[in-house]
Amino acid sequence: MMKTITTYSLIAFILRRHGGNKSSNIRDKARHQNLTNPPQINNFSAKYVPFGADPDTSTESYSLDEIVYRSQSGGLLDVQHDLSALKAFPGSYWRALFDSRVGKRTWPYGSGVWSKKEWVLPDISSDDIVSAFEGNTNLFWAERFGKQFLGMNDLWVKHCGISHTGSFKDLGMTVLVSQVNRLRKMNKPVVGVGCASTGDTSAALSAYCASAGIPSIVFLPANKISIAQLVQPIANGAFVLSIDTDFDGCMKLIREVTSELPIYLANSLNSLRLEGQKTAAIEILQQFDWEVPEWVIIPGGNLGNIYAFYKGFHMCKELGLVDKIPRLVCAQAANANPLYLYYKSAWDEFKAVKANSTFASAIQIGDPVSIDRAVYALKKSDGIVEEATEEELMDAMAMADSTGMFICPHTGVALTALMKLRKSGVIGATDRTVVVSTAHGLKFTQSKIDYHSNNIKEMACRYANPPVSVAADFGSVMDVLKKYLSKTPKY
Ligand SMILES: Cc1ncc(COP(=O)(O)O)c(C=O)c1O
Ligand SMILES: N[C@@H](CCOP(=O)(O)O)C(=O)O
Repeated sequence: MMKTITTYSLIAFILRRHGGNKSSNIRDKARHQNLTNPPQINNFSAKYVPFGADPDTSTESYSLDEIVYRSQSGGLLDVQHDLSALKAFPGSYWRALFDSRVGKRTWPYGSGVWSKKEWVLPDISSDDIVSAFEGNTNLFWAERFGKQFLGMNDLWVKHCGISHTGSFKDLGMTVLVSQVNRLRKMNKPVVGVGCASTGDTSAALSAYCASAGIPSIVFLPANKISIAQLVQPIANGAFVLSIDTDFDGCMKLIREVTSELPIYLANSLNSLRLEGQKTAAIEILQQFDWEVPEWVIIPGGNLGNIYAFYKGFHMCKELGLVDKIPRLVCAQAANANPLYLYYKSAWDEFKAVKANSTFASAIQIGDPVSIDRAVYALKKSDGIVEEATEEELMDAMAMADSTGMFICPHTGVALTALMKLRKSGVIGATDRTVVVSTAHGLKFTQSKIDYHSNNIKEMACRYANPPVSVAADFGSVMDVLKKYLSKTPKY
């Protein structure tokens, strides 16, 4: 103990001599703070275990510093936290700690993800963290949409897409790239980080890697993602392969490649990602002052996120921050609906499908890697799976936009699920409901242009609002305006 204190004092002294106490940036400040005033030593830890393994009988586990994505039997892995160490502190302690970090610029806690560091990667040094202060996204009261289209008064949209790279993937990627940063400092064989992507994972991976100076490699299905999403990894300096296949084909290839080359796999098959994504669920509870909503609706593709949300809610219950969890709804595009079909078969037999083209292009996935995680999350949360046709999801997106949002088609899928469940009475008028918006609408402007130009085959585009062309003279402009105003409701 004496020796430790002496070492800390010596380092603090050296830092002071070299101007360390005049910390020039927030990372230095955090380092200085830790040296002069070391954080309370605790036993928090986490490791990989086989997903769904019985903790009483299974002994298989791996350090998070190992490069491993699958269990011995080829199944999924899960990050397991030492809950007994976390339980040494009551729920009120965790609530107060997390609340105290919101809205600050303290490294790394200014991030919505790292403000929950003890529950995410407890062992990582703050120095190794690669963060854009992601998270802490807006929980938007959808007052007008709820009232006008659903007769609801307690509807909320969690805007996870209003984020550094425009989607919820930032939440997971800060964790994965931080761990890669640590592994590289430990001289582990990681030459670069790679993913298959429908656009958002690659955007997040390339941005976080670029910020840490780590090479990123992305496999994209040729001509199946939006231009905005394609340009993101290109601009961030990733090595981009445009491959003549679909997402499932790219996923198969990246799995093969990462088992041959020292390229670290960044898709959500890697359970580290979900540790970051789960913080969005914790954040929702925090934003409601630790009151639990009745329903949370999430669009699903590769199906990591539905499990991440379940895990975040479950940890809050397990550790005494709340006393129940919400019911989860996973929403899929009807053109890429393997989970929906499985659910409708009463979980009889899972069959991968060939995913057809959908405006919700980021969830055009037929063989989701996290199918087992999703089923677990849905069973444990008394969950439901719904689907949306192309016309339903595009109408829902246009309806939401007409009330002041600017959502992506995937959020349109989730809103369609909500409309169906409201109509059937499963979700009540006063049920507090959160729809998770997963990406920024600006990534998907082409689909909005097509819709508002009435330019989609076999779609009525009922809420299209095309611009009116008018001659550049006062009379013509007045005529058009008078016609418009005569149809506008008067208050
Ligand atoms: C915008 C968007 N929404 C939803 C999803 C679905 O998330 P998950 O693959 O975790 O089910 C994805 C990616 O798959 C996405 O990019
Ligand atoms: N929508 C995703 C598809 C891959 O999902 P992941 O969570 O497994 O990386 C994307 O944007 O690429």
